[in-house]
Amino acid sequence: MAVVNRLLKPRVPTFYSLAGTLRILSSSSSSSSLNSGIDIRPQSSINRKPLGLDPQGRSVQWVFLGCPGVGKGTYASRFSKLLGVPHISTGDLVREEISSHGPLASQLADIVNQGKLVSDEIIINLLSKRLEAGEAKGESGFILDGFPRTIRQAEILDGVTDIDLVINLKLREEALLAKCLGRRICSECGGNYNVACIDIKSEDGSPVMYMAPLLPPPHCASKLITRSDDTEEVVKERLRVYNEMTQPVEEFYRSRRKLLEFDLPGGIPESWPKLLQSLNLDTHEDTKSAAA
Ligand SMILES: Nc1ncnc2c1ncn2[C@@H]1O[C@H](COP(=O)(O)OP(=O)(O)O)[C@@H](O)[C@H]1O
Repeated sequence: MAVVNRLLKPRVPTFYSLAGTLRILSSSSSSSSLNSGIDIRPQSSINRKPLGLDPQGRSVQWVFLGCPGVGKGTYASRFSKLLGVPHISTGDLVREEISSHGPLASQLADIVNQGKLVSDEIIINLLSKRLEAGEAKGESGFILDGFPRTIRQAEILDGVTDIDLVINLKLREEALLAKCLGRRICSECGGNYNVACIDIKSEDGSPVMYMAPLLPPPHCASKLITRSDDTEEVVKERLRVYNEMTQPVEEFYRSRRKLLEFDLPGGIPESWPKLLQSLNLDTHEDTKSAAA
């Protein structure tokens, strides 16, 4: 219980919005409100307000949900740069723990390589340590990627803070497996790439979805590695575990009117502007430099 308690810091005041652009309404009356009940209406002063902070100067606390391979890390990292809050991926925390060869390393490697979830206690312990280290450096706010992944994790998070927004990224199932299998990481700089070319056609041959590969620059090309859990068998198990353990978390946030469902229309060039648009962030001047 002690490890869980580390995350149980005093509850911060109720949710706050992104620079006044987001309002989470309990009713669903506006023409621009999404089915999720999240009302994201244009604000006349959107271009002048600093992103990532609400009018009281508090930093945003967002969560990214979505199946393995959907691109949570890519979009979470872009929003992290845009909003000036840290991108915290619990998958990265687990991988760092494994490569540190600490006492939990071999146990964690076994779990990850089977496509199973690490226990709630271990993951909360890793996340607490990361949040504490960030706090010590003066970080505030966060974009969580890969957490919460179980109802229990969602309840614990809900008990300690109010999440502003949960973005649920969705992609056609046939693209998810291909994207996981195509994922490559540069062993030197840590850059993320994808060699898969997703080109889904309808029965009459017309294009349904196209996602170009994200190829590495020449200096990374010879140093690419693949995640040990990105094999076909393990990805299929991760997708099964997602449906069983994490899909209920979508409902947890939907019922609290915090869930924004976003169907990715294609690769980053098509999806990023549309995602910004659905958050009414597309007119903000900072978004022009965030697509790096
Ligand atoms: N919140 C979490 N709860 C339990 N296990 C987690 C959590 N986050 C990450 N993990 C472990 O780390 C692995 C890799 O996570 P991640 O990089 O987020 O993968 P994915 O591409 O499947 O979303 C997961 O399969 C799981 O074993």
